[in-house]
Amino acid sequence: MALALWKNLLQTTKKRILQQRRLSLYNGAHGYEEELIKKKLQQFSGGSINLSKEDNGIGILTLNNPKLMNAFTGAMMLELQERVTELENWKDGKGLIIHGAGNTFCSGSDLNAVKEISNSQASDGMYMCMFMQNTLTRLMRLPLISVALVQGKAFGGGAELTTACDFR
Ligand SMILES: CC[C@H](C(=O)O)C(=O)SCCNC(=O)CCNC(=O)[C@H](O)C(C)(C)COP(=O)(O)OP(=O)(O)OC[C@H]1O[C@@H](n2cnc3c(N)ncnc32)[C@H](O)[C@@H]1OP(=O)(O)O
Repeated sequence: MALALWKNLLQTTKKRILQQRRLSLYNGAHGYEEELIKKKLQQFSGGSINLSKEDNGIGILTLNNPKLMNAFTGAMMLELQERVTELENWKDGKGLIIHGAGNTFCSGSDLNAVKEISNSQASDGMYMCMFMQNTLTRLMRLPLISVALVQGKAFGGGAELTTACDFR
């Protein structure tokens, strides 16, 4: 009986910790509303973030937008958040390797998207950075040993991504 109660408490606590991790660090701060910025980011398509979870517990995350040196489009920022959620729920995960498609790592945010977002409303550029910062903080807190495999260039948000990893 006591063991069952203890297990139940442990599971509830784990669930709560995961739920808290997923909450944005910034919601409500400086007018930041995650759902609104997500809608804006959806408008900037292209590229993808692919995750392969191997049987040995190693995840391989690929930044895939080689035409733009793997720059992060809005769609990729949203996908990165989804992949981080997937990794938070991966019970058998031990490690994570992040690399870029082709012969480079990542040239940061897609400057076309940055320009358009910043032109639409001054604060939107800041909200986009807050959105990415939140995802990178969650990535940094994953209970996995993470390695950024930096081949070629890592600029702006790409360099920030490497600093969210344990090793680079
Ligand atoms: C909101 C800020 C955010 C942050 O800090 O969190 C950012 O990340 S802002 C973005 C910061 N990154 C940059 O400023 C890097 C811009 N790119 C470059 O300086 C160069 O492209 C470089 C050094 C990465 C590579 O130079 P290289 O001569 O080897 O290649 P190309 O310049 O010919 O690039 C090939 C192709 O990719 C396009 N490209 C590269 N980076 C980006 C980018 N960040 N956004 C959009 N497009 C990018 C480049 O325009 C070329 O396209 P093409 O159609 O072939 O001309």
